Amino acid sequence: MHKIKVEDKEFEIFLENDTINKRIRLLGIQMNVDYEGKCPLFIGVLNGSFLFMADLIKEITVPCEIAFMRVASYEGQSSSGKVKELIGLPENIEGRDVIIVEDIVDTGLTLTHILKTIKEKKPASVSVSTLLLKPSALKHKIEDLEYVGFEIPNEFVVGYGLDYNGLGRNLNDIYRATEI
Ligand SMILES: O=P(O)(O)OC[C@H]1O[C@H](OP(=O)(O)OP(=O)(O)O)[C@H](O)[C@@H]1O
Ligand code: HPA
Repeated sequence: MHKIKVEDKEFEIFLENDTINKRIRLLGIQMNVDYEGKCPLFIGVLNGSFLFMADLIKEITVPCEIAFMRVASYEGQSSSGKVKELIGLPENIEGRDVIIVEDIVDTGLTLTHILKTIKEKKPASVSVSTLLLKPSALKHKIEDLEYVGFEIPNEFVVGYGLDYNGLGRNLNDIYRATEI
């Protein structure tokens, strides 16, 4: 088993880049069908979503726009329970078909906050695309989760944009912690 160390923690290979990219291609096809004749606004949630957004957007063939926002709730491996908005929403949301792009939905706290602030700006529609979803970790009920790359167990993961204490975002594949 391919193992790596990020800071003080050991991780093992979980999802290889090829597997990730194949799944992203399928998500793109699904979005191209669903948004035919529209011009969706993709809003990436920084920092974690930057690689997913880059690979996903290359699969999109309908006209589209991209923006980013930045919130933070994690310290090390656990959610602080509070969402800090560090870069706010783009201005031009009213009447748009918005697709939120996340790397992971874990407790659902971050997304609940983002969905609330986006809906206040009266978009025509909102859907969510997340590369990873931990169904058994969800503490907030989330609707609008249309495009899920992989449902994964409640284990800490790193790589492909996801970090552990700021490290590991540059890894090409996704790894899971070998111990709690
Ligand atoms: O469902 P939740 O429990 O809220 O967790 C999901 C959020 O946690 C991570 O962000 P983080 O706050 O670590 O910021 P980052 O994207 O800069 O790593 C991730 O990118 C999601 O936005
Ligand atoms: O499992 C995770 N890994 C990295 N960042 C995260 N943010 C929420 N859950 C995770």
